[in-house]
Amino acid sequence: MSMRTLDDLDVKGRRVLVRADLNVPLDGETITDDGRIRASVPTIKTLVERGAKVVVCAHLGRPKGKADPKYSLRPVAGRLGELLGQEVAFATDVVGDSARGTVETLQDGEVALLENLRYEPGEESKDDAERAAFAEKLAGLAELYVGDGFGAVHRKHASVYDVPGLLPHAAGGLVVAEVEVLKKLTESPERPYVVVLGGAKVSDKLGVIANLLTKVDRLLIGGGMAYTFLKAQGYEVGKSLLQEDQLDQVRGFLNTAAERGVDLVLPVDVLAAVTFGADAEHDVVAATEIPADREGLDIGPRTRELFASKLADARTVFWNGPMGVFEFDAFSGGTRAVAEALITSEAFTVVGGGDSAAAVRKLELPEDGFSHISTGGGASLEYLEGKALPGLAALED
Ligand SMILES: Nc1ncnc2c1ncn2[C@@H]1O[C@H](COP(=O)(O)OP(=O)(O)O)[C@@H](O)[C@H]1O
Ligand SMILES: O=C(OP(=O)(O)O)[C@H](O)COP(=O)(O)O
Repeated sequence: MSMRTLDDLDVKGRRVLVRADLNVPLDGETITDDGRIRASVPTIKTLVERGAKVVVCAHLGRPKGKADPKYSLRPVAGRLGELLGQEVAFATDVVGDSARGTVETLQDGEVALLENLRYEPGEESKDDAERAAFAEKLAGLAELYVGDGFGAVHRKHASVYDVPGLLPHAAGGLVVAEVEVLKKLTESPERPYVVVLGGAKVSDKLGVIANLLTKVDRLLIGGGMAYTFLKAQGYEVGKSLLQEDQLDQVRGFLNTAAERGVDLVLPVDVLAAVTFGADAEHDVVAATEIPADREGLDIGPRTRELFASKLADARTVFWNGPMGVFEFDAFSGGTRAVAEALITSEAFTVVGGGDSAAAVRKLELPEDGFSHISTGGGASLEYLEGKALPGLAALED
């Protein structure tokens, strides 16, 4: 696969649409981790230095095709400006009057950010024609396209998949760097090869497991992902996160793992809380005995030891998804334990995902303790499956 890079585009004096992944965690309007914004800066800076008029577009959260101030990118424009050391003009819509006006007034070397792409129903539409119509409008704002939102390259969305078909395009430096590292995991990874999965995007990420079971030696499942597995084994999980409609699929994974000799490791104990909250009363309970009125918000101490022992002799590790609700200190211990096991391991270790990377920083763990911290969770997982990702395929020559 070959992708053109920034060096192949003559950007001086031209409007360049950059698709970035600026999907950062927010507490109100406060950005609690700016890692993805920082990761987007080098490409934008390069374009600025080369005299482009830079139009950045991105999504935030999942507003589902409607404008919702809770998901506005305005705070991100401010932070991006601070990191770039220059003003970032903010368009209050995506392809409307504000976007067109903002883009028209851009001078060479200036930067604008459009409002959340997912305010527009066309962005994520499954209807090709609806997506294409929105893509036309977005492409109309620029002359060139740079795909640099690695965390979103697994999404067949207008800004990721359709727009590069309409404009001369190239991959940004972040996408090039991410792919280079992940390639190492797909081309004969050293064994034992262990994947650790957690987090809350259960439905999305269950899909990758069938394929991963053909590639890995061990699969450790924690976080919000674990409860659908425990339930599939016949245990009650109380009020824990559960993907009821995928229980049959998960039973299939348990069988396949057993047939193929993949060590599929589930929590043996969890922190079961009375409510979802930072100060929630909670106890350590066996994973097979979660009370009906409780929800599992972290893996327990015996599970932390078990997971660490399964990671100790690994030679390659990929980890996506926090082991618990790490945003609350009381439920961050499982995530810390897995992170520390990776840091002490001699394996080639990759952590992927917006929240997983944010957790590493929130817990003040050394980022250089990992071989690579990827900005994409779902994107990395789907890359590891060996699938052609829409946002990468669209950038190929
Ligand atoms: N047991 C759990 N119950 C509910 N949410 C959980 C649980 N464990 C982890 N999470 C949540 O998962 C979220 C991150 O999930 P996800 O988006 O899948 O990860 P990433 O962004 O790293 O790919 C975090 O906000 C965390 O609080
Ligand atoms: O946060 C993201 O993915 P991740 O949580 O898998 O790292 C990306 O911004 C993609 O967002 P989406 O999963 O809402 O499409």
